[in-house]
Amino acid sequence: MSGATASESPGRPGLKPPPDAALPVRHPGAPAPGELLGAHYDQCFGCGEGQPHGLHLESRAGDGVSVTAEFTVQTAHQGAPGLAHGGVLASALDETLGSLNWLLQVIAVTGRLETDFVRPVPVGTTLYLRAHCRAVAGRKIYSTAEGRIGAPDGPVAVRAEALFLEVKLNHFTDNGRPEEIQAAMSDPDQVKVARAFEVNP
Ligand SMILES: CCCCCCCC/C=C\CCCCCCCC(=O)SCCNC(=O)CCNC(=O)[C@H](O)C(C)(C)COP(=O)(O)OP(=O)(O)OC[C@H]1O[C@@H](n2cnc3c(N)ncnc32)[C@H](O)[C@@H]1OP(=O)(O)O
Repeated sequence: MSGATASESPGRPGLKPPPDAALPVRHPGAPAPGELLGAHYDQCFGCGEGQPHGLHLESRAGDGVSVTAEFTVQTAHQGAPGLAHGGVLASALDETLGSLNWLLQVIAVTGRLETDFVRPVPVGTTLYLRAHCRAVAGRKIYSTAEGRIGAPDGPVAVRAEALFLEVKLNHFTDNGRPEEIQAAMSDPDQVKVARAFEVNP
């Protein structure tokens, strides 16, 4: 097949920081290394406690702009019999990468996520994830992650490169379904979180 489209140009399009990109700066108010970050939203599929079949991923701050996280594959996460679904694994990487933005104290969403599936991941496996931010260029945040089987130094099962885009709070309030937005707004903790992240009002 020939005829790559503009979005398929070679060299990991959109995932390479431009030459003028800066190293990421950990925000002085970021949680200390070793601290759990906590769920940003109770109903989040990645980290929320209120999602019975969610990933219940708990991210912990690392040094610099890095995090670690653990995720145990449940029966609800299968694709092939006894194996994790690739989309679920991509979600675990996405959530881990997204939690880096807490350390930058920037509200950001995933624009691009490129995932390598290196090894099959059986149900019952605990995946040890780690992610770090590589560079920041304006609103663009370049990050990378990997997940290892069974232990922090276990075999690599998945890897990802991602581009996050900084957004304003109205990205959520303008686009989210009103029921959930109103419910989130009425939770004092959520408002606190939202305000804490509104760094450029
Ligand atoms: C009040 C209630 C309280 C709520 C609580 C608030 C606090 C919550 C805190 C934190 C929540 C975090 C949740 C984490 C969950 C895990 C992460 C996810 O799964 S996020 C969901 C999946 N992602 C999306 O749904 C994005 C959907 N996409 C969009 O909305 C837009 O496309 C967006 C924002 C990503 C970009 O749109 P543009 O209009 O802002 O920007 P443009 O002009 O298109 O792009 C800017 C630059 O970025 C490049 N760019 C954009 N998309 C790209 C792509 N896919 N690949 C490569 N480059 C891309 C462009 O080429 C451009 O580059 P050049 O400045 O010209 O150099």
